[in-house]
Amino acid sequence: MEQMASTGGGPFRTVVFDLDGTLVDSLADVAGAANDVLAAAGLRPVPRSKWPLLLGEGVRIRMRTAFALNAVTLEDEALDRQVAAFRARYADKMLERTRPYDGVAETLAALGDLGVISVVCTNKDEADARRILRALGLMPHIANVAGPDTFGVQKPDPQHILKLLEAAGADPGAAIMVGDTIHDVEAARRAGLPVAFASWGYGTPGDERPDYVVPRMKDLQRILSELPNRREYLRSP
Ligand SMILES: O=C(O)COP(=O)(O)O
Ligand SMILES: [Mg+2]
Repeated sequence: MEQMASTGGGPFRTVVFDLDGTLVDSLADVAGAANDVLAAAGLRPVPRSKWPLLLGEGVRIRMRTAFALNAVTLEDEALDRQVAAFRARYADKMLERTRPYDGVAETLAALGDLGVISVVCTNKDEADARRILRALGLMPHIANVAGPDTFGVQKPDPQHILKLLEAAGADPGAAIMVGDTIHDVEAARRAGLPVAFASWGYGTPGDERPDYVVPRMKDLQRILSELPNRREYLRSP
């Protein structure tokens, strides 16, 4: 066991990564597609300062928010239509400007070399997440991906993380979450996982306290090796 601390992966055997705002900088394409849908409805675009409101809670909340910022409340069927319009537009746009953050491929490769499994738990549709990970060359490092449509649950529901870990054959007791919004922190807390906050992303940890704040992706591996074993952590005050 002592040897694990010197592997560089720390006590963790699995890292559950959020996608948007954690592994990939995707906000410009997401907001661009949402703004195209607003334009088609004759509405104003979401200003750049409010773009972060569009990401982290999945496509339905994104489109409800985009229209609410124009003082338009979407009812169920209208929301369904605008969600479909977003999906169609985003299918064309999702790889225009979306890129991995600095150090992502290297960090995932280094974790893989240490025998640490990386999985992706995102509120983006699973097929879109897989397409982006493949196109950006990250998929070889990722053991599994779950969107809200994979198990019918989404963050902050802890089952999104727990079902993904189960599908990956991973022990939740040796896993850590890395994400950039309060939804990641809350989901991890409720799933009983420690959580490292990706401070380069779009969100804030809110009132939920992450166990660790990671300044840059390339610091993650060092931080994982320094974090205490999860079970010890939970016992400590
Ligand atoms: O809101 C989304 O579509 C996805 O966001 P996430 O990858 O940060 O979970
Ligand atoms: Mg995110």
